[in-house]
Order: sequence, then structure tokens, then C-alpha cells
Amino acid sequence: MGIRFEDIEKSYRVYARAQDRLWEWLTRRQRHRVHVALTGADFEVRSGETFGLIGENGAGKSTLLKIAAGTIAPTRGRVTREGRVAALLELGAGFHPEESGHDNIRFMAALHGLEGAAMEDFAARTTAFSELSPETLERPVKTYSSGMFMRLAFAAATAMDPETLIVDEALSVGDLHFQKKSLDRILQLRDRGATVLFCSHNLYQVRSLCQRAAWVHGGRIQALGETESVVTAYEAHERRRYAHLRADAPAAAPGPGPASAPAPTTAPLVKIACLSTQTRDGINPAQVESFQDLTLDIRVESYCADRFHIGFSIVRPDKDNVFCTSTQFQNPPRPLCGAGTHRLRVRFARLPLLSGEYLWSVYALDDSGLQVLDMAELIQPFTVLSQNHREAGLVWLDHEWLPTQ
Ligand SMILES: Nc1ncnc2c1ncn2[C@@H]1O[C@H](COP(=O)(O)OP(=O)(O)OP(=O)(O)O)[C@@H](O)[C@H]1O
Repeated sequence: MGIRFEDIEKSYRVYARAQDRLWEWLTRRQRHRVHVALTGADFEVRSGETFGLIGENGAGKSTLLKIAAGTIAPTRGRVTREGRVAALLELGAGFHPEESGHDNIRFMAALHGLEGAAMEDFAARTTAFSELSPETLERPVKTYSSGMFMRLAFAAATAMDPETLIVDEALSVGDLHFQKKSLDRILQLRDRGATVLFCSHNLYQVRSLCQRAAWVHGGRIQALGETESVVTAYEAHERRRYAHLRADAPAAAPGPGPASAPAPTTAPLVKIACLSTQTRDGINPAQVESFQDLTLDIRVESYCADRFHIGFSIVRPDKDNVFCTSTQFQNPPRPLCGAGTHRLRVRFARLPLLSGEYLWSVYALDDSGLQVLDMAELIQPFTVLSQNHREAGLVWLDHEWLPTQ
């Protein structure tokens, strides 16, 4: 047994105003409403397996992780876990801001019950992994940058070789180098037999790391099982959700097809099945560097013999289109044709986006490029970090400073 959840429910009392809590206590009359954040969670994360948790914002994933870690108690039900548990949830939550990095490391070791040589070993491994300089470790942690703080917190949380690891999006710790290092550390612990409960919005990572997964929806376990089937079910739900939003939207975001194209009202003849991205080093396509090598992979299912086109766009969260193109815009146009699965790959050898948040939209269009057969809008959010460039804006424009006259 790795982690066993037995009929877990977690509800919160929600007060409209802060003073209502006091009024309730004084008058003994209820002034709160009960919000059920999670209910009916009854499953087991098997010993040694890597288990993914996915779901939209507010679904209840963090609540489940905190209950697994013992940070919060369930309102109903019971959780049991195996061995030493490291929770990478609110990293650094137990740190004392006024104390130095060194002292915080020793404090963490003491919390784990380590003394003497074991404490020294813990401190040495945490220090080495954090890659923080001796001078930095002498300074109070309140003077650290957020990246430095997270590095130390991650290093301390994983230095005790936990048997159970609970991870909440912790892979976005620090810069790309440290992210890869953190991921490698998690993989190393997993390969040594640790049970990993891993929550992420990055479906690529969930697919590549987890054997099984659960999709949490509205506080309930909507699907649970082998990762691919759970992630595919969640993606289908997300597509329906975004398509619905688009149908409702008064002014739709312009895609490669006409902005006013109606949403399909009957079952589509062509369905967008899957979109994923890969970086050349395969680290974290949800966070890429400017000018990184990025490949977009689109899978579509066609249920008819007709010709059709596929378009995609890179969109800002405010729905501004950064770039869109389509197989129709190729010279000559290269429509797809025939029933079955089609796979398209588009490579950006040097992605010229600058720092910011972006999303993808994908469209299946008929042969004329006028009718939208299927679409998946504003999906797979990703962050671009432009660490080696000080220029700002959306995209890099090739330019040259001419000599002054
Ligand atoms: N302390 C709290 N008091 C009241 N409601 C809470 C509290 N903590 C969480 N909730 C509510 O419980 C629900 C589940 O929240 P939770 O943080 O578990 O979601 P999540 O799936 O982790 O979301 P995200 O992906 O955005 O992190 C949400 O509706 C949230 O508003």
C-alpha cells in the first residue's frame, strides 16, 4: 500500500464577511455556507507507482494532495500512507524567514528527527543539491530571490530519501536547469521504488511520468485508471468545454478560418483528437525558452473520405492571435484526405516568442477553408521564458543597428 484514501470528504465553512465568523460564535446562529471541496475519494495509490492527478482549476486536486500529505484533515474518511513522506506542496512553508539558509536546513533535519552525523549528511546533500553558494546560505532566507528560495526548499524536501513523494506542480521550480534537475531527482526517487502522487496541469508530463491517473472534477473522482485513458477523457472534456465557450462567446477569437465561422452543430466529420508539444530535450514543454526547438504534434480523426485542412494558432490569454497558419496556406495547399487517423507535426526550429503566457488553438476546416468542422481553442497553456534576452514584446523581430552617421 502506498497511499490509501477511504471515502474522503473535505468541506469548508465559507463566510461572506470576515466578521460573520465572530457573529456566528457570539449568537450561535449559523452565518456560513458549507462548500464541499472534495467528496467520495476512495482509491489507492499502489506502492511504487507514479500516480497522476489532473483536473481544471478548483476541481479539488490540491485538497486531495494536502489530505494525502497530512497538512489538512478530511472532514470524513481516512487516509493511510507508507513510510517517510515528502510533500512538495507549499515549498518552504516551514522556513523561518529571519534565519539563514544553513540554520533552516538544520531546522528541517531536526524536524525529521535527524541528529549528529545524519543531520550533517542531510545538510551536505541539501546544500549540494540547492547549488547555492556558502555566502548565500549564510544570509537570512528572506533576502533570497523566489527562485533561490524554491531551490533550497526543494532540496531540503527531497534530501531525506522519502518513500512517498507528493508533488504539486513543483517541477516549475527555478530556471530550466533547476527544473530538469528537480525532475531528475523525482525520477531517481521513483526508480528507487518511491510511491509518487503527482498533480500537474501539464498533461505531457502526466502522460510521460505516470502509470495511472485520476481526473478530479467538481470535487469528485471523474475517472481513474490507466493514464492514457484518463488523460484522453479529460482532454475530450476540455475540448467540449472550450468549444461551448466559443459557441457562447459574442466575438470569437480569429482562427485560421473565418472569425465568424459557426461552431459545428452536429457530430463533426473530422475530430481533433490530440495536441501535444515536445522540446528537443524533452524537459518541460509547458515552459520553454525563447528560440527553443519546439515541435507541435496534432492528431485528428476523420470519419469521411472528404478533403479537409488543419490550422492552428498561438494565442495570448487575452485571445490576441500571435500567429496562425493552416495546411491551406502551404504552397501549394496540402489538404488531408480520407477516413482514419492523421498526424501532423510542425517544427519551430527557433521559436521566436518572447517571455509571456501563450496557448494553442487548433481548427479542422473543410476543403474550402470556410467551414469549421471541429476546434479546440485556448488549450495547453505554456510559458515562454526569455532568459538570455532583455528585449520585450511578443516576438523577436530580426533587426540590425546601423552605424551612426
Ligand atoms: N480554505 C478554504 N476555504 C474555502 N474553500 C476552499 C479552501 N481551500 C480550497 N477551497 C475550495 O475548494 C475547491 C477545491 O480547491 P483546490 O485548491 O483543491 O482545487 P485545485 O484542483 O487544486 O485547483 P488548482 O488547479 O487551481 O490549484 C475550490 O472551490 C476552492 O475554492
